[in-house]
Amino acid sequence: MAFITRQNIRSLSSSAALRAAIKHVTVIGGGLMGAGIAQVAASTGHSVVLVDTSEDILKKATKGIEASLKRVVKKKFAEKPEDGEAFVQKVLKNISTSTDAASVVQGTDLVVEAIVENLKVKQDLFGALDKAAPQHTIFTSNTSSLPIADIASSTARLDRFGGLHFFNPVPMMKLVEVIKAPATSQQTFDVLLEFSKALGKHPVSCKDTPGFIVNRLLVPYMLEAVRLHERGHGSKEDIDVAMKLGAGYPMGPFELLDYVGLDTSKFIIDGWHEKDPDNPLFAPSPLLNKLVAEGKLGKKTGEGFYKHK
Ligand SMILES: CCCCCCC[C@H](O)CC(=O)SCCNC(=O)CCNC(=O)[C@H](O)C(C)(C)COP(=O)([O-])OP(=O)([O-])OC[C@H]1O[C@@H](n2cnc3c(N)ncnc32)[C@H](O)[C@@H]1OP(=O)([O-])[O-]
Ligand SMILES: NC(=O)c1ccc[n+]([C@@H]2O[C@H](COP(=O)([O-])OP(=O)(O)OC[C@H]3O[C@@H](n4cnc5c(N)ncnc54)[C@H](O)[C@@H]3O)[C@@H](O)[C@H]2O)c1
Repeated sequence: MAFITRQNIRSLSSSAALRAAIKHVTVIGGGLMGAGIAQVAASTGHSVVLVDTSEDILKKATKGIEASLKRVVKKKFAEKPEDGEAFVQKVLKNISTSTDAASVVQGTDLVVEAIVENLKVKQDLFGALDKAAPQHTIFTSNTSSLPIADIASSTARLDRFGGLHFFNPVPMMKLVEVIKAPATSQQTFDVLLEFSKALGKHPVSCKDTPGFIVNRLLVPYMLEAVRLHERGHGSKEDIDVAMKLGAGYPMGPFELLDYVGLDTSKFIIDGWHEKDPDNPLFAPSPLLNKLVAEGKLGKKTGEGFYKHK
């Protein structure tokens, strides 16, 4: 049992206060990532509004969340399936949906943005939200590759703007990269660390540098795999098996590219190539570009490097 001292009473109450700061969460973008973030926030007792551009997308997102919750409870409540079903219903009740971001942020403590990986689109969104959200609301982006400071520059709340980079699939992946941009206040950063813990995740602190930690290492590796295949030095199947059995990765690089989405992968590579055109690590891949041009975006469209049922 922990020995209670004045000091740890103080730190307990301050971490409780930081946690209490976030009750209502608005997740913008109901795609792969936004749906997962909404699910996890709702599962940990937060009241969540999920926003996207159409009711159809939101219906699909809600169906996906329900299916994912059922997979979670199948394991978690294996002994008592009826408790599992009650949990699913309780979590779904914590989530509402909207196509009007500006009106729903009026009652929110935290915005987590997970829309398309495009700086201008993200800036336009946050510029509009900045006028509608209360002063205390913290804004965050789940961007994979864009500087948080650039996204935040369309707002007047630089101290209340940080990064929360989740990993796909959000319900399974334990890591959250919490990004402190130069103007992010220590209090905002502390609230975001505590929020990540409240979600049951393991946060790591990151500077606002390209790709933070994981993607700065992962993107060059995945691109090297594609180049190795483009040179004819290995089939995608063999490369995937090699990295799973030889390096212990749960998915090979081509499986993971299909899982992440080839459109998102291309946005990341093109953005970094534009900023650093002489860096061979970020050189575009003709094969990836061809697949994206053909609309083969990976698992989400049924075909990418592989065909998916
Ligand atoms: C070139 C540029 C590219 C850069 C990309 C950067 C992108 C980004 O910024 C960063 C990332 O996210 S990087 C990406 C980072 N991500 C990675 O690196 C991911 C690497 N992959 C993995 O860690 C594992 O393969 C998985 C955990 C995905 C699946 O586990 P598995 O053992 O291989 O196989 P399984 O049999 O399928 O599933 C087993 C069980 O897991 C559970 N479950 C799974 N999905 C679920 C969901 N959505 N909901 C709920 N539950 C889910 C479920 O219980 C299921 O059992 P069921 O009986 O079937 O229901
Ligand atoms: N796919 C991944 O593995 C992954 C992992 C970590 C981070 N990310 C980042 O998360 C973000 C979202 O990626 P994703 O894979 O979920 O993309 P996605 O294409 O699956 O979903 C994006 C969603 O945003 C919606 N959207 C676009 N513009 C909008 C707007 N102005 N307002 C409201 N909704 C809007 C789209 O309709 C779509 O449903 C990107 O910044 C991406 O880089 C992706």
